[in-house]
Amino acid sequence: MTNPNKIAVLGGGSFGTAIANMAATNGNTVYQWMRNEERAKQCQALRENPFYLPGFPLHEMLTITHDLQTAITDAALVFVSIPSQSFRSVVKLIQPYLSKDTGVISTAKGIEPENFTLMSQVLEQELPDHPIGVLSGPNFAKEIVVNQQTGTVIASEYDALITLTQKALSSGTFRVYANHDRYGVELGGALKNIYAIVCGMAAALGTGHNTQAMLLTRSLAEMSRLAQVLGANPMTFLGLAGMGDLILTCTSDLSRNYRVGYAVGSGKSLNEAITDIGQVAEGVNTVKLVKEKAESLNVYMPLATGLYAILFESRPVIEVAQQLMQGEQNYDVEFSGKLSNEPSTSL
Ligand SMILES: NC(=O)C1=CN([C@@H]2O[C@H](COP(=O)(O)OP(=O)(O)OC[C@H]3O[C@@H](n4cnc5c(N)ncnc54)[C@H](OP(=O)(O)O)[C@@H]3O)[C@@H](O)[C@H]2O)C=CC1
Ligand SMILES: O=C(CO)COP(=O)(O)O
Repeated sequence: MTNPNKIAVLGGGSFGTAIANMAATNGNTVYQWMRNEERAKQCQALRENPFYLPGFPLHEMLTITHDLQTAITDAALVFVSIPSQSFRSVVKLIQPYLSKDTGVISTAKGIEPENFTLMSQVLEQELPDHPIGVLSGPNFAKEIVVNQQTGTVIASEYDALITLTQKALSSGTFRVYANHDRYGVELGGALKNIYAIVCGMAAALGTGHNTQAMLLTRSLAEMSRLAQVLGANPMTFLGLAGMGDLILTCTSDLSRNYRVGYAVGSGKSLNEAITDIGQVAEGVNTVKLVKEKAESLNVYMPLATGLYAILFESRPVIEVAQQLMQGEQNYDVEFSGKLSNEPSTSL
């Protein structure tokens, strides 16, 4: 049996800390697990995470620990806030400690290279007997912890898990919407990182509002086109986890992906940009996988393909931008007339 008020959060980064603190503020008994014992002890003693969210006090109902068993035993919900590169390895560790009906939720916005696997699919593979879900939306950790009004989405096939998550996290400043299209919600969160890099790059080049609006709109078209071919509901992309998160990360330098794009657009190498940011920017790996996927499925994704050429084939940004603008004329709104995955060279 699980304790309905016990929640575990895996990951000592900015989003894990924000989620853990929110759940604790809501009166739950929360354990946040960090891999680094010394850091866990420091955060627990300081009541602060100085490594990722300095200056922000943590709630007394939150315990930070390096002991995975203590964190997970009897928890009703486990949030996995580990970047996608390490996600599976951590999920493999928790299996022995989970109770039969513990729900497990991914907050990671990335894709595993083998078989284009999303993180909730990793949960499905590693924890086939557990209810699983995805939390995704326009959610900067730094704004959550200072109680900016925020909306998110819990996506799952399991209504009980949706209700439990809403109860655990909802507050006067955090609204949790439900969605049953888990794949679409998760794909939106992963794909928008590509376009945040593109928009950061465009900003570094001094583009105006016209360009930004065009980029955002065409990004949404491109994301929805791939989603539809992969079997997600393209309408999901009109929600918080699609359009909402796209707007957020494509317009703000709080986004690490946007900052990577800005740095590359300003003349830094990709490696320099990643090192300077010092935290995970999932879009750099995602664009490789999406470019391959788009080619193999013959889905037209000029922005993702153009970004790949800049980041990994040393194509000059200006040259790629000009090529995108000079292609054949294309249709505006998709899903309502001429459609989608016909090859073209324009935006
Ligand atoms: N930050 C945000 O605003 C949001 C982030 N997300 C998503 O959440 C996920 C996590 O992001 P975020 O918290 O921001 O990332 P951060 O870079 O802030 O932190 C990542 C955390 O994961 C830990 N970690 C990495 N590898 C391992 C491992 N093998 N075992 C155990 N712990 C590990 C790191 O530990 P260590 O400190 O020891 O290196 C670090 O504490 C990402 O997929 C991101 O896209 C989603 C919504 C918002
Ligand atoms: O996904 C995010 C906010 O919703 C965070 O974006 P970055 O990973 O680009 O910082």
